[in-house]
Amino acid sequence: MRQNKATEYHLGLLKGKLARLRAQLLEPTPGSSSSPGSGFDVSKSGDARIALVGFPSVGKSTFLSKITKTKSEVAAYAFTTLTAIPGVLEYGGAEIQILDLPGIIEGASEGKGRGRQVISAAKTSDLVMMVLDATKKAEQRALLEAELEAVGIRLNREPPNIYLKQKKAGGMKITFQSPPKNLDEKMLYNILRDYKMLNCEVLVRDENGKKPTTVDDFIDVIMKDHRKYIKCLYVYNKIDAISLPHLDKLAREDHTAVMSCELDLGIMDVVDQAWNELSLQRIYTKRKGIEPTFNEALIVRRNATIEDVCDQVHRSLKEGFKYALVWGKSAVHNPQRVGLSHVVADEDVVSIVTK
Ligand SMILES: Nc1nc2c(ncn2[C@@H]2O[C@H](COP(=O)(O)OP(=O)(O)OP(=O)(O)O)[C@@H](O)[C@H]2O)c(=O)[nH]1
Ligand SMILES: [K+]
Ligand SMILES: [Mg+2]
Repeated sequence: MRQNKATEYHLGLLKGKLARLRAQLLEPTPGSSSSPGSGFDVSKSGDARIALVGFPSVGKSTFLSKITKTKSEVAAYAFTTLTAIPGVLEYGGAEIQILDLPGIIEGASEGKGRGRQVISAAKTSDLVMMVLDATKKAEQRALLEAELEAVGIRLNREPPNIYLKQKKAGGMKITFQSPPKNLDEKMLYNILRDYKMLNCEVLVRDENGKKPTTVDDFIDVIMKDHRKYIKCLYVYNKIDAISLPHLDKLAREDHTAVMSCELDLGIMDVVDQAWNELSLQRIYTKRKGIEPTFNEALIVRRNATIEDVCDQVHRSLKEGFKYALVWGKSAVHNPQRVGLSHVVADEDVVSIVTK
């Protein structure tokens, strides 16, 4: 902890209060109709939802129109898109809903433009695709991140490694698995008291090798009902208008893809990368003696097993299970005969053999 402990305590408490007030502002009490914080009325469909978030005129609608059959209006002026426009991306038998959204500007989280609605829609997505204009300054990305951060969205991050449980009695019990760098018991005590969480158990888990836990992390844990951990792919569009060294630099950033909708460059790479970030896999099932159909896939999570595949096909398929034949990346030889615990890979072909 830094030298001036009093300042740290004060700041910690202040941040805690601020987080609480902000959440109250953003989420009006139930019953109050048509809150400005609610998203656009588009129901979820398909295997996953990707939200296109970005400043005006970066090319969100152009991208949607390229990768889906939906046409969303494209124009050179800002705020061409005024509401959420859903499209469906067909990806090797998977169906991904793509939500084209109005552009947002600085101050969106405080309600500028349709900022709040856009951010609420982003919160409902499995992946935020942050579309950026490669010709614009680097700050644009941090500005947008700050807007999302302000309403509780955490991009490409895991929930902090802190256990917090409220109790009926017994006071506060705060434990650190290893000596903390940025926190101490008194600071957490003050924040918890401010939240009127007088009886609770806190365990700040080992920090070894990880970024040390901060007071912001702790507040995120207290406010966990208002936090959303979402993956984000940063997509720089309009690379037709920048220099090659600049392109080189952008393309090497983490969770980043580059494209030019205008010249039709890199579009499929962006789609592939988005699919990877979603951590889903497409499994094609095959009946004996019949070729598999590749226009329909079973969608399972990463590290899914044959057992998960069976459950997706039919509840009771497992009961009669004898073995499965697997062709593809997870198979040592094609086909490989496997049991229920075999871990499948994206685009595997699976044939279930029952008794
Ligand atoms: N140079 C260049 N221009 C592009 C590219 N993609 C889109 N544009 C242009 O950028 C402008 C804005 O495109 P839109 O798709 O309307 O952008 P948007 O992000 O949906 O804009 P809003 O809905 O207003 O937020 C249009 O004039 C497009 O033709 C690209 O790859 N390169
Ligand atoms: K536009
Ligand atoms: Mg648009």
